[in-house]
Amino acid sequence: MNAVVTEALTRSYPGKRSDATPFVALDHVDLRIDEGEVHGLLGPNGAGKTTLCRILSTVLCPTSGTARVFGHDVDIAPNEVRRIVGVVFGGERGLYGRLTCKQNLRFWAALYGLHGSALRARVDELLERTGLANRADDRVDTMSRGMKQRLHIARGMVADPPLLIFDEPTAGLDPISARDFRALVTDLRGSGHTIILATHDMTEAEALCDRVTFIDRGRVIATENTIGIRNLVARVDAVEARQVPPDIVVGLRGVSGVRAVEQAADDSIRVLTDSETTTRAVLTFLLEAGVSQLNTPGPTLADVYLSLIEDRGMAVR
Ligand SMILES: Nc1ncnc2c1ncn2[C@@H]1O[C@H](COP(=O)(O)OP(=O)(O)OP(=O)(O)O)[C@@H](O)[C@H]1O
Repeated sequence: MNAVVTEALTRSYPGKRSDATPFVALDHVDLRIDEGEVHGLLGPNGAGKTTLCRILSTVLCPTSGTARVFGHDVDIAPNEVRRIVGVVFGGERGLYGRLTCKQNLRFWAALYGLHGSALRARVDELLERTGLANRADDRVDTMSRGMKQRLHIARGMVADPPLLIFDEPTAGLDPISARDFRALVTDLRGSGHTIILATHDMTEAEALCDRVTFIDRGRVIATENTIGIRNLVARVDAVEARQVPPDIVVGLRGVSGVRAVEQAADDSIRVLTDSETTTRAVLTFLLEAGVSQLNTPGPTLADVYLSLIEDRGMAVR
């Protein structure tokens, strides 16, 4: 079964002046997300990811087109959709700073109709699952951003909805919390949940997602699994090298077909090329310059994303 189906889904925002043309944030988006899938939404700032997440969680209405969640139309049956969608937008909004973690969760659990021992058990389970058990009695306004983000995640899971939507869930999380989040997603996937993950983080998308939809200025530019995306943009390739003298790095930038040369702090470099032919030219260039620590890891999702967006003249952060 499809967890999410959108057809020609379009959302415009009013222009700034009364006579201004409306701004189209989502433009005829067709999307299918299978039940049990972890589906990534990738795109630069302003691509429309949040707008899509908001429509799927009934916070925003479509301007035209349709969106259905497990068969329920977000416009026609928003209450049914709300019962089966948990959403984590993050940030400071929606948490009660003067209440403790546990009190916040109890409040939301009560809103979802839980009470008594079932409510207490659910709240304790969520505190445990999101790594907040030892902060249960701390006031939220004394907690770090990362801890608040964990609470947002717990909140989204209160009703154990079959579809969870995470919008930039690891923004502001330290690496350990981000790792914990990934473990949580894997765990949720294992228990049959469908997950939508809007993110800028390629590594996260690559590590977690079964499929990824690339969005560019409100339009879907590709939906593929990781392997499919790599095949789609076969001209993207990469060479990694260590201990490359600075003048050789400069020379590399002049090799025809080199898209970019990225330098890492650990004296390694990553050369993005436009084809296997260029990759061979780069390898020859480096070997002739005496560089022997070489690796051809193949393109990552990040490389593919950069290439797709660059082709459309977009700036990428
Ligand atoms: N309430 C609004 N009124 C007018 N324009 C809006 C509104 N909300 C979003 N937009 C515009 O719609 C476009 C899509 O925004 P959206 O937040 O969906 O993108 P995004 O992909 O989530 O970006 P980011 O990664 O920066 O959050 C942007 O150009 C944004 O400025």
